[in-house]
Amino acid sequence: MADLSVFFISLVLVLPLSLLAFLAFIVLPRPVKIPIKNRHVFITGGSSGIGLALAQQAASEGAQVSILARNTSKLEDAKESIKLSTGRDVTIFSADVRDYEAVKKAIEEAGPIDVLVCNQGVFVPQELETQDVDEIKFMIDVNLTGTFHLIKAALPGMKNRADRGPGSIAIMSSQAGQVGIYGYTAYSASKFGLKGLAEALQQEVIGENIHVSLIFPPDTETPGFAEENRRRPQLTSIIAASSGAMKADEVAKKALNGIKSGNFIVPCNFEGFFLSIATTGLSPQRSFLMAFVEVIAAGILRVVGLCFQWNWYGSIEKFLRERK
Ligand SMILES: NC(=O)C1=CN([C@@H]2O[C@H](COP(=O)(O)OP(=O)(O)OC[C@H]3O[C@@H](n4cnc5c(N)ncnc54)[C@H](OP(=O)(O)O)[C@@H]3O)[C@@H](O)[C@H]2O)C=CC1
Ligand SMILES: CCCCCCCCCCCCCCCC(=O)[C@@H](N)CO
Repeated sequence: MADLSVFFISLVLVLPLSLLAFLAFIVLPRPVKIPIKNRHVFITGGSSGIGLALAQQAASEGAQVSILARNTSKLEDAKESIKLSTGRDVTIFSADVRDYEAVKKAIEEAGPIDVLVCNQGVFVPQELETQDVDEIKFMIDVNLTGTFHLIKAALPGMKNRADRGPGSIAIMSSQAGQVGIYGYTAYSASKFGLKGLAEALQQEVIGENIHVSLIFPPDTETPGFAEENRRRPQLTSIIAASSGAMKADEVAKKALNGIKSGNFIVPCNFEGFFLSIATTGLSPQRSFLMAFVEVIAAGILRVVGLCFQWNWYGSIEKFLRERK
């Protein structure tokens, strides 16, 4: 009897508590806070959708905001709407992230950056077999190579940032960068690529007190999403609907909070929280409490993930059967 209760107590109390203590001891890098007030926040794709909402919110929290995109008149419109809603001036830069020299020029002109948000992105969903090679390259070039260009161009200035406070490099991925989705071969590949970039980069810049955040939104109501919907394969929409849609403002809020909290993985909604735990792999985790949740939930979330796959492959089968 005594043996049993000792066993019981150690199981429900001592084991989890020692796991917690162990995790608190070993998780690295340590938690960090990234202030944005009076700091230079540089946001690409800041003229539309999620990037515009982020620029708006960062400006209203007192950041000095710069935005970069290609289209000058959309940039001017964004500048004006941010001025109207926050009273603050943002600086605009027109460049294509695919052009390294143009990116470098804009970033040098903008001056040292404290928080770099690589948010630009393009998404043209289609089955690989029928998608043009040019469109595949377009997504890889803008989403992945463009992000390399930005970070490489910004790093020298970031290392010399004015206040030497903690800096941040935030990268906009997608839930389609955590799990492959029908119709997104190129898009998912570009977003999965960002995860490798982000994990390796964090090790390289930790010595400079720079902290990487990787943000994973679900479908989000933006001008880009409206455009995407005009040609989205039906199966892409069916599978993507496994995660609830959000508004650009909501995603921007989650993203900004994640950046300010120095979190490496930043989920945006309820489904995204579980998806992040299920796909965390060997990503760094600064919070020992989250690390604890990850360890405890890993097994059961694999089962949940397989249930989602069961559902998705069922939808594909049904769709193909009905098409015949
Ligand atoms: N909306 C959604 O459902 C989701 C979006 N995301 C990601 O969020 C990010 C923003 O998406 P969203 O707000 O919907 O997109 P939008 O299409 O609404 O806005 C995209 C922004 O990126 C800029 N941009 C596009 N191409 C380039 C380029 N080559 N060089 C410089 N700037 C460029 C655009 O300006 P311009 O065209 O003038 O260059 C615009 O400012 C993307 O990375 C996307 O993959 C992730 C999950 C879901
Ligand atoms: C184990 C727990 C699993 C939890 C649920 C998993 C749900 C996955 C849904 C993925 C949706 C992908 C949307 C991509 C949106 C996007 O990036 C495009 N709109 C282009 O911008």
